[in-house]
Amino acid sequence: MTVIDKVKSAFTSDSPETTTTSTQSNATPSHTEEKNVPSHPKESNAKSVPETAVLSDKAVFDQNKVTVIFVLGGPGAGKGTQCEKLVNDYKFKHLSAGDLLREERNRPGSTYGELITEYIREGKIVPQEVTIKLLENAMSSTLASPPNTTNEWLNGKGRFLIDGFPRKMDQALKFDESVVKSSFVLFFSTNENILLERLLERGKTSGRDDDNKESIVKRFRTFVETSMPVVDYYRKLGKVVEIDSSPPIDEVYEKVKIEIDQRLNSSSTQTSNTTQSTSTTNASNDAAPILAPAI
Ligand SMILES: Nc1ncnc2c1ncn2[C@@H]1O[C@H](COP(=O)(O)OP(=O)(O)OP(=O)(O)O)[C@@H](O)[C@H]1O
Ligand SMILES: O=c1ccn([C@@H]2O[C@H](COP(=O)(O)O)[C@@H](O)[C@H]2O)c(=O)[nH]1
Repeated sequence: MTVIDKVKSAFTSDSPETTTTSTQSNATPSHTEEKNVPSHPKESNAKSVPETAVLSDKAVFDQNKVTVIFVLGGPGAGKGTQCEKLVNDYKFKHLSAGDLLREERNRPGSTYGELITEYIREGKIVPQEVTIKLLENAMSSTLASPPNTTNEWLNGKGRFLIDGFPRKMDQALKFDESVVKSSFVLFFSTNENILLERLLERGKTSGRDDDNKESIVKRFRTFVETSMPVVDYYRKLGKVVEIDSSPPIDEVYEKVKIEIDQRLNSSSTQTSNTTQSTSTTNASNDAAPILAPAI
């Protein structure tokens, strides 16, 4: 069976071939309508991204150098909005899982285009192999060409905001195992009325085919049933920083900055404009802990 056949069968078969990885724990295994990713996409198109959906058994990045903060919250909670602000002030690289999936979907020749389109329209979670590989690839290329020359990006170091991921328990466990362990989770909470209003407003100009009422309702359901268990999992580990994102954008951001400053080594005012030469003298930062013991 060719890979194309496998992708097609992923949409049509009653009992699609199941991809197995070393970590397949899943808090919501009841989604029988979800389809599986073909196990060896590299067979047909070695140049596609993800080049292969086979994930590593051990962490690809060094946790002492690469900081990952997951940014979670319901659809429209303001994750992307707050991440953009943090990028400016703290020199993060912002990676939105949804954006990476949409890019991959639009890439000519993508093995996964059709599959991603279907999952996004239905508000379902794309199989983890695809999303994690996209994130890993994006992190690798960012580290290879750092976005700036500040201290945070010297000598193989980097700091990432991973927005809208993990959305499902299998993703959370597999990312920690095969990419890098996350530092903590910024969780933006608000109520569904606010979310709906924001998304419908955004839908007037976003061009997103899931910013319509039918898809929004499905996305809410997926969030409650599949993504909240991830938040609860990290909460039990003491890794969740919850922020009410109902107030105006700048008010939310003030709270975000307080929380981030408490957890990172340096505040927003200290991070900018550190050039390569000055930060080389600050080499001890390499070994500095990322998190304050507060969480
Ligand atoms: N605190 C806020 N108050 C009012 N509007 C907001 C606030 N935060 C974000 N918005 C607006 O709500 C919409 C959704 O915000 P944003 O795109 O940041 O959400 P998101 O959580 O990234 O959504 P998704 O998960 O669907 O990508 C945007 O139009 C944004 O301008
Ligand atoms: O880890 C992920 C993240 C996202 N998706 C799919 O993409 C859409 C849109 O995500 P946004 O964060 O709102 O941009 C989401 O509804 C899922 O269908 C995913 O599958 N896995």
